[in-house]
Amino acid sequence: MAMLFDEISQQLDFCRCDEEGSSSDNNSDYCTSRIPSPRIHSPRTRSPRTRSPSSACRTPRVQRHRSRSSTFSSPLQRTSPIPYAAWRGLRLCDSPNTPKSLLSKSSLPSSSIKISRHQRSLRFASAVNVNPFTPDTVRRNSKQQGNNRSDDDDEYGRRLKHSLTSSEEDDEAFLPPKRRAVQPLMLSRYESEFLELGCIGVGEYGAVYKCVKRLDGCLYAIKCSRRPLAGSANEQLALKEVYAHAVLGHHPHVVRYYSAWAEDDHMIIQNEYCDGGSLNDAIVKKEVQGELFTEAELKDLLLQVSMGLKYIHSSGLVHLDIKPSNIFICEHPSTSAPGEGESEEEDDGSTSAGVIYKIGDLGHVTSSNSPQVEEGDSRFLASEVLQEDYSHLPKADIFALGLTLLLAAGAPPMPQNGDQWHNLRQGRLPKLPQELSPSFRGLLQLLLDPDPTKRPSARELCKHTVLRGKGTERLAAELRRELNVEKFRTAMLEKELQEARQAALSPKQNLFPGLKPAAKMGSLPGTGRRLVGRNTGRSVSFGCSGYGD
Ligand SMILES: Nc1ncnc2c1ncn2[C@@H]1O[C@H](COP(=O)(O)OP(=O)(O)OP(=O)(O)O)[C@@H](O)[C@H]1O
Ligand SMILES: [Mg+2]
Repeated sequence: MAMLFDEISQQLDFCRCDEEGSSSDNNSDYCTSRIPSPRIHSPRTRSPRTRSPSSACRTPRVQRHRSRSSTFSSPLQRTSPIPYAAWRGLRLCDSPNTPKSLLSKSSLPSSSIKISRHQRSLRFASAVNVNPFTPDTVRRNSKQQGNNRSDDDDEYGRRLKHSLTSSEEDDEAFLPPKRRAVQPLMLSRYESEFLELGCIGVGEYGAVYKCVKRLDGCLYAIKCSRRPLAGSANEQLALKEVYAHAVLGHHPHVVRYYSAWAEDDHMIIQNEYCDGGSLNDAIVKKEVQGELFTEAELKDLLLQVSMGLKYIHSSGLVHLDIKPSNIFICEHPSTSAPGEGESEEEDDGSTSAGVIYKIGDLGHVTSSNSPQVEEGDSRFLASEVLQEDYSHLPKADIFALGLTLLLAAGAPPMPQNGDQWHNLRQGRLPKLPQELSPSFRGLLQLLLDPDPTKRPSARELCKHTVLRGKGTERLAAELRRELNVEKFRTAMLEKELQEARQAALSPKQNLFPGLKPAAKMGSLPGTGRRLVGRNTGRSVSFGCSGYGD
């Protein structure tokens, strides 16, 4: 186990953040030299109160992670624990202790280390399984057959291979060339259950790692908080996120939560991995490529996020930190852990491009009825929230969504304060580099209405005619289906009618001499009417005496 630990530690460069993380719009200086952050300063550290000194223009009160110099490390980097009751309470699964025998062995010089059977079995326990059912594996296998592996696949495979230890020959590979005296070894849940593949993002809260779960072989995004200070906003945010996820359950447009635990005083949250990164990443990418989201794509984005918001709002909660870096994209929903990408739900965003948008980062979620508001990013903050008017909190999410849409449509970066900040909150939209249809532009304008009551609700947005082009098609399809059912029913009734005619003809034929069968049926209002077009009693009415009119 010790060797595996060393091996993993060697493989993983925790100081390295890969490309995906580099475009996070809110990167802290956690990886100062490691992450080419486009924005160094946290928007939360700035106040929009530069234009007017009036009480209506207040500074956002909660500024997450002011102490940006505070260090944050991968959970694999051991640090001395600071015990807090709140965190202990969340310890869902304690880190298993390393067996004494293993510890004592591990303190031997490297040259004398022999892997015992016991150690080997532990190593086996912490190997990574390859889930044969994930489409990703299927894809990988077929690529392998076609000898057409990408660099990504190679990297992924290399890491998996290194962690899949079963034969004695492989043991040598796990011995570093020169082993220092083995450090005290404590197997954490993070270490034992996951193999870290890389850092995919750094935010105010902490860092997010792409990991594969050893047991199920699926990918997850593991969010690790910075070291919290007791009673700090950090701690509250971490707790809030877990509470919110737990209450919300599953929805196709909300990042799925799997588990959370506290480890070495870091809160660790295991979430669904979204392979398309954040919307902010997508916006930056488009910008670099000189492209823009088309109006159809923007509508799709608005509709999908509205569906997620509708779900959150209908659960009596509000998000309060809607922004591009908190909206995640699943390009191939089924390549990661079983997500919620293909729900049959009425609201499911079956999208043209197959991209699914999901609301994530629930650190600011609060109840809409008894809110405990911790303002989110000031760039996306509705002015009524700044004025501590919490009577229409869901509409603050709608406002933030409106600004998010503007950014996706190519608007310049959102101001943190100053005239432009106030202009936006007075309904003056910035100039966009693309022409939008008047109806869609009108809808965006409505999302940003200074009066929260005039902004549409998420529920209304989900049904909005400007967004529901496809919804209309769906309605037509539904109507067609119903029509077919009715046609089938009619056919069945006609058949029954035929049978009824024949039955009526045979025993009582003589009762109506000279009349054609059809005329006979028509002249029998009791039987005829009940048989045609009346479902109730249809099967028992015919021939039952005393059941007629
Ligand atoms: N489930 C996920 N799948 C893929 N990438 C993710 C996921 N969660 C987070 N990330 C990446 O990590 C970054 C930071 O994540 P997150 O928003 O959860 O943390 P944060 O610390 O609250 O950030 P911020 O303060 O900027 O909102 C995201 O911008 C994104 O690039
Ligand atoms: Mg975030």
